[in-house]
Amino acid sequence: MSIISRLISFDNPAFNGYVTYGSVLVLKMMIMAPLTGRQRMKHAVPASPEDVSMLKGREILKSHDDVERVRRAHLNDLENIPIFFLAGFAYLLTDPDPTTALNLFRAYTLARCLHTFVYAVVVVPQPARGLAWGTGFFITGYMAIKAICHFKTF
Ligand SMILES: N[C@@H](CCC(=O)N[C@@H](CS)C(=O)NCC(=O)O)C(=O)O
Repeated sequence: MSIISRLISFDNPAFNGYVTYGSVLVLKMMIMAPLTGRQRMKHAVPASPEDVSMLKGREILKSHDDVERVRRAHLNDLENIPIFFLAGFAYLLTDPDPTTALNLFRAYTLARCLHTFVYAVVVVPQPARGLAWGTGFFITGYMAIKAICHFKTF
């Protein structure tokens, strides 16, 4: 069996963790769309003019902080989670210790869920959001550096 087939295999707990926590992160990001829609309906903030007809009889607002918050949290997911997928996959190919890899995927997923929670669900004062974001940032950076040090092909 080649090293690649051993690493990209359901017998490898690190690969299983990558797929499991990656799927949790996909669902977490998907939730941002209905969360935005909920805030738009609540505060009568249509995304586009054709949506005004769904808010009949209500005072239409151009924007509201609750809508913008969820949008910023969603954008922050988009700035961070796709690069986690890239760095996480490259890291998996370095044949990491499975327990370390699993714990990094767990910590990353928890950190991104907390980031959304303290940013867009319950507004928690800083440094809550910064810490949640920083945890994810350092994990992604660590995995990318591990991959660079392992493959070193420039
Ligand atoms: N695009 C981000 C880059 C820096 C960043 O991601 N900071 C974290 C920790 S303070 C954050 O949650 N930023 C809020 C945001 O992206 O809306 C920003 O403008 O703030």
